[in-house]
Amino acid sequence: MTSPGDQHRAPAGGGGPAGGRTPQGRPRLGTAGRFGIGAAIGAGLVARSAVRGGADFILALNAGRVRVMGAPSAVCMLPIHESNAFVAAFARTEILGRVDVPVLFGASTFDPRTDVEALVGQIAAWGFSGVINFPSVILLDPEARAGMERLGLGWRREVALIEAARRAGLLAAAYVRTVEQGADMAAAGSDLVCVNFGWTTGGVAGEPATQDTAGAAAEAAAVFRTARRLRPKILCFVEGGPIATPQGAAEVCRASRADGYIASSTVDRIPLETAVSDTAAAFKAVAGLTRKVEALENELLGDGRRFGLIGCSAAMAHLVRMIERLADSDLTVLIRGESGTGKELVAQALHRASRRCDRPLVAVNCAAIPRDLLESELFGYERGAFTGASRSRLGRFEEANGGTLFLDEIGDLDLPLQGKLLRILESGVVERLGSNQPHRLDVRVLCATHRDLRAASAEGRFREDLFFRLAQLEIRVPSLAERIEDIPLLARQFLSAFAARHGGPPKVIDNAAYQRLMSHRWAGNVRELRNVVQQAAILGDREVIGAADLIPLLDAPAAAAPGRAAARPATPAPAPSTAETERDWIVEALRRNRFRRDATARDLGLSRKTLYNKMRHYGIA
Ligand SMILES: Nc1ncnc2c1ncn2[C@@H]1O[C@H](COP(=O)(O)OP(=O)(O)OP(=O)(O)O)[C@@H](O)[C@H]1O
Repeated sequence: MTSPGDQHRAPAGGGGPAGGRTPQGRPRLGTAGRFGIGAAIGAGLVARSAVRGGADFILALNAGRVRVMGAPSAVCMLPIHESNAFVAAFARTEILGRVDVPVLFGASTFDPRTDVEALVGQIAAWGFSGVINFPSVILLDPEARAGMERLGLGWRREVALIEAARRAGLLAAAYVRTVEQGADMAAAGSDLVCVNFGWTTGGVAGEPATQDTAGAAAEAAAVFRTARRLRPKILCFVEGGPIATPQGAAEVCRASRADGYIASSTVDRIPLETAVSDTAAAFKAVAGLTRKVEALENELLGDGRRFGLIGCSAAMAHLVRMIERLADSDLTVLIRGESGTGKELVAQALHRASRRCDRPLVAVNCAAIPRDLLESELFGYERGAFTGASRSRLGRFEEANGGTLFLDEIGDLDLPLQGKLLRILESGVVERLGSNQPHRLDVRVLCATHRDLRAASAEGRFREDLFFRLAQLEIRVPSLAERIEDIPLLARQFLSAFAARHGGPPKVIDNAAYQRLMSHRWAGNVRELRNVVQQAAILGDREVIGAADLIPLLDAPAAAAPGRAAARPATPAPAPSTAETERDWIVEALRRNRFRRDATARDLGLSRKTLYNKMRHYGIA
């Protein structure tokens, strides 16, 4: 009897022997005296992972392949005549040369056309380190097995495979189940016998348990005793059946005095089943969590979100309730609040929530239009009404017919215009300048101011009768200082909107920075907050905005909006009082906005059309 390793040539190529080589240069299946692990698998990824985990050798088996294809190991018995081609197809490309341990080819002898000697020669030529008899007749049910044996395609062919492997200088490993089979394979010169208890139990696709670990160990121990008597250096391994965990393997190996364990379903199917499904479930949970966070955030963003009004504070909730209540009335609403609190947004919300929502909303900034032009802007004019009126023109009131007119900064209207506005509001009729033709209009008027109109009327700067006419309904927009709990939400919204415009993920704000934001005075209210946050997003190098990024911005007297030549001033730039200075006023604004007409019109609170008319009027190219 020959001992493993003697008189064998080294296989051509193949995996290097992590377990070392015999003095003759033949790879070993692990190191003597050390518990060995083989991995019976069917895919490159599993092979490499098993080796990383310490597997001493790889068995490339068709059962491993069908498992990673989603079938139970038993399916490997079905397309049996193609088994060797099937194994070669994946094992040569995915495993050989990619792992540094011996790779044994799971060779089938079932096909009557297979010449066992030639098959072994082919396996050696491909570069495998050895062979194992797989699939084996020992895994067939007795009836099928008897049929195979009757035709001479059974156990004897597998023994011949092991003998041929030995002759070819390959490592030989043999699956056995009984003492007789163990003796046969030891006598054939196998380097390793592995008692295969049948398809592994456990897991989703596992077989039902028919044997316990104690029974399996006793069975294996008997096989090993005989095999070792015949071939003292033979390695004795166990596999399958009730061994579904490392603990199970330890129990069977200890009790049977096995040298090692061959892991098959236990190293791919069972861990993959749980790892993949647990991981997918974890991702699913994250998605669910994200949806929950979004839902929570939506809830937190508040009911006003549909109007673009962010905030979950009680003050904001009250504001939104007021908007909903007052939206459908045709009464005039006076929107009060400090500069930058969102009065214009409230006006837009009142319009959008009203029955006029599909009609025009026309906004006029009374402070941004020169006084002598405001009248014609509001009420329109007929051709020849004044020098330069070469055509008649609709006023903003008429443009808003059927819809809403929003008069922003109404507190800046001069007294003569206040009188005219009052008359129009009372009568519902507009006459263009230079005409006495009345136009009856259906316009809902909203107005806003940061000034105290009551005090102004007490001092005679604002007509009291107009004040009462405008303030039929009143909404006060809270300052940011009154709702500091909305600051984090607003800041996050501004960062998201900024990221959506400029690309990339939104930056985040750390806790210290939030504290800094929440302790600031915010004289410019939400507008100032938006500008500070956007500047921090632009200027900071990191993805996280910290307190240090905010200090220079919060200490600066005014934070200009990035991307715009200038933030909308808290108090609009004073309008010129005479036609001589208006030209300069427009030229100056054009310069400030780098001659971009749209930006200039916005800056001055004029419509594009009005700005163009004025430019033409003053001969500004
Ligand atoms: N609750 C809010 N949610 C989201 N953005 C807001 C909110 N309030 C204000 N803003 C934003 O702040 C900026 C200033 O708002 P807005 O122009 O409506 O203020 P305002 O009170 O009309 O100011 P001013 O008195 O100076 O005309 C705008 O960019 C607006 O979109």
